[in-house]
Amino acid sequence: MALRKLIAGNWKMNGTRASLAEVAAIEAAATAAGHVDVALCPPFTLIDAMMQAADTVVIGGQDCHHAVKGAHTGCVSAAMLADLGASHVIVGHSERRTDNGETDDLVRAKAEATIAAGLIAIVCVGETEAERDAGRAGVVVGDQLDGSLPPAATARQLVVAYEPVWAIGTGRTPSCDDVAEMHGMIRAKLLAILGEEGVGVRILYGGSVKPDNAAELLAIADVDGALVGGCSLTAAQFVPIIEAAATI
Ligand SMILES: O=C(CO)COP(=O)(O)O
Repeated sequence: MALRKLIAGNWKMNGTRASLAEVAAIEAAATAAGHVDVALCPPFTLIDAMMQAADTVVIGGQDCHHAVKGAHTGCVSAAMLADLGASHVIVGHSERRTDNGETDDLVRAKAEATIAAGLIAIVCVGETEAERDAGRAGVVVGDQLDGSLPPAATARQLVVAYEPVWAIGTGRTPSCDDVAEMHGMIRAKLLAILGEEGVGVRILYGGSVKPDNAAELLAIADVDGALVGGCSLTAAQFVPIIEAAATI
């Protein structure tokens, strides 16, 4: 089933108020694209201002705490992001799994907190280079999905992002055959975990998505969009990726 594509930008720890100048052109491209959903996930510091600058483009956070509120210095809850008007939260990005030791159990708790706040959880999974070289990519990603996905989620509440760790920020991507095989496995896993709801969950590919490879990647079966890091920081690079999605 062809699902509506979602092109999401993850700004990571990049951007100051001056960067909001990029939003107008991204907004225009998102409006022109029509049947493509576009999201931007800036640092927490920019969410409120970006909400004011965007309309068609929806805004997300890059993480949340699993509690609604409380004594957790430095943390932000999904309810707080909802209060700003955000619609998505990225959870379980490999940089957080590595930098902050986030486990599948914690990622699932964050995804559940996101959904409880009325937002859409973008749950990230992906293997390391050593795991792929050892022929374990499918097992690793399957285990991450088993551990990280909230089993009661509906298709509207959940997005999965497959981001091979070795492809993030490196300029390297898996072959189209490898992406197709992994996304097919993820779809089967979604059906096993969520039942019929798994049919409608969008599966994004992330890792060195660029203007010159976006069309090829987005045309692969079960690639329902992209999670874009570096190339989402400027309209010059993000807009062609939105346009590529619109041609499919
Ligand atoms: O980690 C990513 C998005 O979440 C991908 O980053 P790059 O597009 O910079 O490789």
